[in-house]
Amino acid sequence: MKTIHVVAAIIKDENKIFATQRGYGEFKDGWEFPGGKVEPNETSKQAIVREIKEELDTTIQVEEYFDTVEYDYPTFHLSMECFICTILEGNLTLLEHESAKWLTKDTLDSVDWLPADLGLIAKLKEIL
Ligand SMILES: Nc1nc2c([nH]c(=O)n2[C@H]2C[C@H](O)[C@@H](COP(=O)(O)OP(=O)(O)OP(=O)(O)O)O2)c(=O)[nH]1
Ligand SMILES: [Mg+2]
Repeated sequence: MKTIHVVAAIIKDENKIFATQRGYGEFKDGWEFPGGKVEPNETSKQAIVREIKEELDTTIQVEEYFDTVEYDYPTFHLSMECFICTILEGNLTLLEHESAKWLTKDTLDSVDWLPADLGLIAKLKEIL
Protein backbone atom coordinates (compact mmCIF):
# COMPACT_ATOMS: atom_id res chain seq x y z
CA MET A 1 0.00 0.00 0.00
CA LYS A 2 1.15 3.55 -0.72
CA THR A 3 2.45 5.50 2.29
CA ILE A 4 1.68 9.21 2.63
CA HIS A 5 4.10 11.12 4.85
CA VAL A 6 2.28 13.93 6.65
CA VAL A 7 3.28 16.43 9.32
CA ALA A 8 0.81 17.96 11.78
CA ALA A 9 1.07 20.85 14.23
CA ILE A 10 -0.37 20.61 17.70
CA ILE A 11 -0.48 24.35 18.31
CA LYS A 12 -0.56 24.84 22.04
CA ASP A 13 -1.27 27.87 24.22
CA GLU A 14 -1.13 27.12 27.94
CA ASN A 15 -3.65 24.29 28.44
CA LYS A 16 -5.39 24.61 25.07
CA ILE A 17 -4.68 23.12 21.65
CA PHE A 18 -5.90 24.31 18.25
CA ALA A 19 -8.08 21.94 16.20
CA THR A 20 -9.27 22.58 12.65
CA GLN A 21 -12.15 21.21 10.58
CA ARG A 22 -11.38 20.14 7.04
CA GLY A 23 -13.16 22.24 4.44
CA TYR A 24 -12.79 20.08 1.33
CA GLY A 25 -12.02 16.67 -0.09
CA GLU A 26 -12.42 13.08 1.02
CA PHE A 27 -12.33 13.88 4.75
CA LYS A 28 -14.40 17.09 4.61
CA ASP A 29 -15.91 18.07 8.00
CA GLY A 30 -13.52 15.84 9.94
CA TRP A 31 -11.40 17.47 12.66
CA GLU A 32 -7.63 17.34 12.49
CA PHE A 33 -4.41 19.06 13.40
CA PRO A 34 -3.43 21.47 10.64
CA GLY A 35 -0.57 20.33 8.41
CA GLY A 36 -0.07 18.32 5.27
CA LYS A 37 2.17 16.31 3.05
CA VAL A 38 5.94 16.56 3.25
CA GLU A 39 7.45 17.56 -0.10
CA PRO A 40 10.61 16.06 -1.57
CA ASN A 41 13.80 17.76 -0.32
CA GLU A 42 12.34 19.31 2.83
CA THR A 43 12.65 18.18 6.42
CA SER A 44 9.59 17.45 8.56
CA LYS A 45 10.16 20.64 10.54
CA GLN A 46 10.46 22.73 7.37
CA ALA A 47 7.28 21.09 6.09
CA ILE A 48 5.21 21.87 9.18
CA VAL A 49 6.33 25.51 9.24
CA ARG A 50 5.47 25.82 5.52
CA GLU A 51 2.08 24.11 5.87
CA ILE A 52 0.94 26.32 8.77
CA LYS A 53 1.95 29.44 6.87
CA GLU A 54 -0.02 28.18 3.83
CA GLU A 55 -3.12 27.03 5.72
CA LEU A 56 -3.33 29.58 8.55
CA ASP A 57 -1.10 32.51 7.49
CA THR A 58 0.77 32.06 10.77
CA THR A 59 4.43 31.51 11.60
CA ILE A 60 4.99 28.83 14.21
CA GLN A 61 7.89 27.73 16.33
CA VAL A 62 8.36 23.97 16.54
CA GLU A 63 8.84 23.25 20.25
CA GLU A 64 9.14 19.48 20.40
CA TYR A 65 8.39 16.22 18.68
CA PHE A 66 5.31 14.58 20.17
CA ASP A 67 4.42 11.33 18.36
CA THR A 68 4.10 9.58 15.01
CA VAL A 69 0.75 8.15 13.98
CA GLU A 70 0.81 5.04 11.77
CA TYR A 71 -2.65 4.28 10.42
CA ASP A 72 -4.06 2.21 7.57
CA TYR A 73 -6.81 3.92 5.63
CA PRO A 74 -8.56 1.74 3.03
CA THR A 75 -6.53 3.19 0.16
CA PHE A 76 -3.24 4.35 1.75
CA HIS A 77 -1.04 4.10 4.80
CA LEU A 78 -0.70 7.35 6.77
CA SER A 79 2.55 8.10 8.55
CA MET A 80 2.02 11.37 10.43
CA GLU A 81 4.69 13.10 12.52
CA CYS A 82 3.20 15.44 15.11
CA PHE A 83 4.98 18.36 16.73
CA ILE A 84 4.01 20.60 19.63
CA CYS A 85 4.21 24.17 18.31
CA THR A 86 3.64 27.71 19.48
CA ILE A 87 2.71 30.85 17.55
CA LEU A 88 5.47 33.30 16.68
CA GLU A 89 3.41 35.62 14.49
CA GLY A 90 -0.05 35.64 12.95
CA ASN A 91 -3.70 35.21 13.83
CA LEU A 92 -4.52 31.66 12.64
CA THR A 93 -6.57 32.82 9.66
CA LEU A 94 -8.58 29.93 8.20
CA LEU A 95 -7.51 29.89 4.55
CA GLU A 96 -8.53 26.27 3.85
CA HIS A 97 -10.43 25.03 6.88
CA GLU A 98 -14.10 25.68 7.53
CA SER A 99 -13.92 25.95 11.28
CA ALA A 100 -11.50 25.81 14.22
CA LYS A 101 -11.62 25.57 18.00
CA TRP A 102 -9.28 25.84 20.95
CA LEU A 103 -9.82 22.70 23.01
CA THR A 104 -8.84 21.78 26.55
CA LYS A 105 -8.46 18.34 28.08
CA ASP A 106 -12.15 18.49 28.99
CA THR A 107 -13.38 19.42 25.51
CA LEU A 108 -10.93 17.36 23.44
CA ASP A 109 -13.58 14.72 22.73
CA SER A 110 -16.22 17.24 21.67
CA VAL A 111 -15.26 17.24 17.98
CA ASP A 112 -15.35 14.46 15.39
CA TRP A 113 -11.64 13.67 14.91
CA LEU A 114 -10.35 11.85 11.84
CA PRO A 115 -10.01 8.15 12.66
CA ALA A 116 -6.21 8.22 12.53
CA ASP A 117 -6.11 10.87 15.29
CA LEU A 118 -7.91 9.01 18.06
CA GLY A 119 -4.83 7.41 19.61
CA LEU A 120 -3.06 10.75 19.55
CA ILE A 121 -5.97 12.41 21.35
CA ALA A 122 -5.77 9.87 24.14
CA LYS A 123 -2.03 10.56 24.54
CA LEU A 124 -2.58 14.34 24.44
CA LYS A 125 -4.89 14.20 27.43
CA GLU A 126 -1.88 13.16 29.49
CA ILE A 127 -0.06 16.43 28.79
CA LEU A 128 -2.94 18.93 28.94
N1 LIG B 1 -3.14 17.53 8.33
C1 LIG B 1 -3.65 16.42 8.86
N2 LIG B 1 -3.95 15.37 8.05
C2 LIG B 1 -4.48 14.30 8.66
C3 LIG B 1 -4.72 14.23 10.05
N3 LIG B 1 -5.27 13.02 10.35
C4 LIG B 1 -5.39 12.34 9.18
O1 LIG B 1 -5.83 11.21 9.04
N4 LIG B 1 -4.89 13.12 8.14
C5 LIG B 1 -4.85 12.70 6.74
C6 LIG B 1 -5.84 13.40 5.86
C7 LIG B 1 -5.13 13.46 4.52
O2 LIG B 1 -5.34 12.23 3.84
C8 LIG B 1 -3.65 13.55 4.92
C9 LIG B 1 -3.11 14.95 5.01
O3 LIG B 1 -3.29 15.59 3.87
P1 LIG B 1 -3.63 17.13 3.71
O4 LIG B 1 -4.85 17.19 2.88
O5 LIG B 1 -3.62 17.89 4.99
O6 LIG B 1 -2.37 17.52 2.87
P2 LIG B 1 -2.04 18.95 2.29
O7 LIG B 1 -2.31 19.97 3.34
O8 LIG B 1 -0.67 18.78 1.74
O9 LIG B 1 -3.15 19.20 1.19
P3 LIG B 1 -3.36 18.80 -0.32
O10 LIG B 1 -2.25 19.40 -1.08
O11 LIG B 1 -3.40 17.31 -0.35
O12 LIG B 1 -4.73 19.39 -0.62
O13 LIG B 1 -3.57 13.00 6.21
C10 LIG B 1 -4.41 15.33 10.86
O14 LIG B 1 -4.59 15.38 12.09
N5 LIG B 1 -3.87 16.41 10.22
MG1 LIG C 1 -3.50 20.08 5.08
